[in-house]
Amino acid sequence: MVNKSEVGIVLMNLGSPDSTAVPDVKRYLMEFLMDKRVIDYPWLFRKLLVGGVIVPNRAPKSAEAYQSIWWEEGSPLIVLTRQLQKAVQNDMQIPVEIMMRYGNPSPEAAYDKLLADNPSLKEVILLPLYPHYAMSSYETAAEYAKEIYRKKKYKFKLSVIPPYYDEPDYINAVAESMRPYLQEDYDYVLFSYHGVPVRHIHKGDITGKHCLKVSDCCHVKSPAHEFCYRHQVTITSELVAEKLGLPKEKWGMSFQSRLGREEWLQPYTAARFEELPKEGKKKLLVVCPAFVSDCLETLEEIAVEGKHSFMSSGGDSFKMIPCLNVHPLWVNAIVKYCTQLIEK
Ligand SMILES: C=CC1=C(C)c2cc3[nH]c(cc4nc(cc5[nH]c(cc1n2)c(C)c5CCC(=O)O)C(CCC(=O)O)=C4C)c(C)c3C=C
Ligand SMILES: [Fe+2]
Ligand SMILES: [Fe+2]
Repeated sequence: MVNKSEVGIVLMNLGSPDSTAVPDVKRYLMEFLMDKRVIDYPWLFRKLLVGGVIVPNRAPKSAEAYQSIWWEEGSPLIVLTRQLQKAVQNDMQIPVEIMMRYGNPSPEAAYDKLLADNPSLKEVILLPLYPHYAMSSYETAAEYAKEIYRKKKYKFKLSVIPPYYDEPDYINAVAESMRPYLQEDYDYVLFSYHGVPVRHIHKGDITGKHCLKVSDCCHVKSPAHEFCYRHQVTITSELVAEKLGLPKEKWGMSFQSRLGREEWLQPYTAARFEELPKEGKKKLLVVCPAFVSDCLETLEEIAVEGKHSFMSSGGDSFKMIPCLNVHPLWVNAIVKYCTQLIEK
């Protein structure tokens, strides 16, 4: 067990462009999409596809989308991660920094800042701000943070908090953040998660024969679940629904933000927004528990585009429940996860 005064914490999120200018968005998208855990094709093909097709086409549209949600202080994702940093630091009374998988602040900047503030630093606890394991989210973040740690030969110990998709405090925070919205009249709650290609689910199946191969695979016990995004988001949804007493017919899951032509996890959120009103579910609540901070994918894709699609397909009301952001129960959960590691 280390002394609390020798510990630092880093909260790691995905990252955003430095500004909404097209060259900054291009640089960010290049770094993001050239990540071999995000677009996992051979390097040369990835380079031609990303640099030659995806980024030139996507960057101007993406920049426009970022402009529509940008705050005076900067990217919502970064601003909200900083607010969370302050809340955790106030509560724990130990230094907390933030780092991003892509863009700024980098892992090196965060480690160096912790060391500058506390030269006798012995241990850093890293909390990836992803409750679920996916090669393209939790895994790439944790591996990158470890890679920089090794490359720069830092002397402190680095401990990484595992995915917390079924941890009671995270589940409770999500459920309680939703509860006030359930007091209003609603027909249906949609749990919308960032999608991933189906191929990634097969690739991550350590048994090679479970995921999407066994009937009802997410509910059949398997070691594959430790690395299965589909299993983990299913469990989060079920635990939250149970905690809130949501009847089966009042909620469902879907997957958003598909990129490219490959098959991604289904059902697609965009399709559900068009179908739900026709199924008589006209008053909709949407929650996005894979994102702990509001970002482009919630503030624009869901709250603006999604709302427009749902309402113009016959919906009566549409409400997006904010991410956990700096919800006190979420801050408490983080404090608890970090304290448990310090006391080990
Ligand atoms: C749950 C976390 C996330 C997973 C899993 C994930 C997979 C994934 N993402 C892309 C491509 C893009 N995602 C983009 C934005 C974005 N993605 C996440 C989280 C996950 N992505 C967040 C939090 C954000 C928002 C960042 C922000 O600044 O607010 C983008 C950029 C924006 C855009 O142009 O749409 C891309 C591109 C892939 C291909 C993928 C899995 C393979
Ligand atoms: Fe993404
Ligand atoms: Fe699975």
